[in-house]
Amino acid sequence: MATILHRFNRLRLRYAFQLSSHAVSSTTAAERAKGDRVFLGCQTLCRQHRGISGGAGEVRCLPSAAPPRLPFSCVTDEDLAFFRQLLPGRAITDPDMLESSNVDWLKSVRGNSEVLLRPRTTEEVSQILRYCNERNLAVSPQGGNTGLVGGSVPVFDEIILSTALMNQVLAFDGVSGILTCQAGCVLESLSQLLEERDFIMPLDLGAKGSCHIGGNVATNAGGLRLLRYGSLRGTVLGLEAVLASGQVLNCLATLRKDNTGYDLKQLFIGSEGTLGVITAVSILCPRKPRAVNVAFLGCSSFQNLLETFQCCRGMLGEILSAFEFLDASCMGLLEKHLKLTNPITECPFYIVIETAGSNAAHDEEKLHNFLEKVMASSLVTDGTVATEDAKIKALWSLRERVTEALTHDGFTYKYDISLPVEKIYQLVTDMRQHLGDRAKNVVGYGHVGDGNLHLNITSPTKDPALLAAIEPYVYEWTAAVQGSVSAEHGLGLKKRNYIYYSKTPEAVGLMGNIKAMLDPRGILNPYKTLPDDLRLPSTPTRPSPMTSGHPQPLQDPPR
Ligand SMILES: O=C(O)CC[C@@H](O)C(=O)O
Ligand SMILES: [Zn+2]
Repeated sequence: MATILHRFNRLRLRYAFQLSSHAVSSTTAAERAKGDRVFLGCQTLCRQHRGISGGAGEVRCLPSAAPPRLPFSCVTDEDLAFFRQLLPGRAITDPDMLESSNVDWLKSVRGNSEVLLRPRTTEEVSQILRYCNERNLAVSPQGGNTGLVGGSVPVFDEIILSTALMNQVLAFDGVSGILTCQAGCVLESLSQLLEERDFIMPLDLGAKGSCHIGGNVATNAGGLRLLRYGSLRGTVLGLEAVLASGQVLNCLATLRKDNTGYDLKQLFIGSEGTLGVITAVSILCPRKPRAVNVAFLGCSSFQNLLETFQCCRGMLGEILSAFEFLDASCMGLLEKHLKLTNPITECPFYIVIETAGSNAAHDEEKLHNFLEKVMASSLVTDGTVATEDAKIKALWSLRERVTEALTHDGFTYKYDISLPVEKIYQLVTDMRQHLGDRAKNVVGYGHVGDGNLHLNITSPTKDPALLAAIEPYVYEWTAAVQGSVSAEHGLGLKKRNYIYYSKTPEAVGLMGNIKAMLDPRGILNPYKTLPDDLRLPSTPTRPSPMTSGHPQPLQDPPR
């Protein structure tokens, strides 16, 4: 490596990168809980109406982004008595303790739930849901509450069903690398446990310190390693879910291959808790790489960045584990709000490349050849490489903490868009031009390797006129190039009505049918994922959308 270092230096690649004291700290839930609050402002008068079955009259003030409260029952003293007897000390009604579960990580959605249930076992989840279904009580399943689309908090007074205490590892097979665990295991704890056994989790996210694996699977979280290990749709081998009726569906297979009919687990992966509550998962985990290198590089144009990506795939091939980017505006926010230091000279675009392999010398040689090539051809103008753990973390934090930096920049409009890779930055450029000086900052970053752009737009305060300029422009732009309006964050509460930009009415109608079959009273995570035109009032005999007429989109789909 010494020779390589020397040769890189000749190529103006600087290794000696002073770690900023801010650079390696990971964000804790408590840190995240600080900051400005911008709520949608929904409240119900349910408390005063205890025992009276619900209705639109219970809603005191409707949030602009949420539909009216559906006529679910309100929690009564008898209900509380049942929950307290089922979960002694784990049926929480103290408003202070409920506070953080009622608010999402971005502080943009606030529910008004009065009950937080913390089961430990699948059987307890089953009893809770059986009871809620019979009583027509709505339930908001919650993992680490790190989602970005308002999917993990109640909208009104839904009961919060937390997986926090379901945090047991059930089995790990050191030959196959298959991990089986309860849904509430924190991703970072699983990573640590696996690393001790020479394996890693197939996914990695900025929110790893707080997010739960059950929530990751329920939202089909993507993250930083998807390029290498694929999506959870491939690495999740099995799962256990509790249906709205309380029935436990055991699909907790630990087989690589199983072609016995429909792959039912796929229904729950990415369904955001609307079809069932995931209680356990089995996941195929890769071996821990023996050598990891991270390169932080600068490019003078997005075209050069794309060519660097192509070259990178060709030359690093099987050892490439991540190819991420951020633009100069993101770097500005990291420096300004988090006091992180840019380790290289200023550039319009920055790339984080990670290699993960089994032979350090071989990997370093490959990386060296690649760097020499992209430097010589001026695709890359500056860069630095880390092989040591602390430096790797510091370089990664420049990519992972952009979301955190944005929270300090004002009100943020967030878009998680899937696009053909060559178009991912065009949307940022067009949006900047389209908005002119109406926005404070328009930034782009994300997962180049997956064609996934995170377009974020900030303004000093919440600004309806700015929002009207962004939407539907952003969705129409996306649909025009056959992109997806949600690449990896899901639809949740915030994006549910934009589904038609990426799915046909027939596909959405079928989703409605599946929802009606698995959760006929609609108690599971209501107001989320499915668009409002499919969400029929909660009744014991809820008709199927297919039998009640062809579903119509809320707004004209662009294609
Ligand atoms: O905040 C965002 O827009 C993206 C968050 C996350 O998916 C990331 O890749 O950093
Ligand atoms: Zn992302």
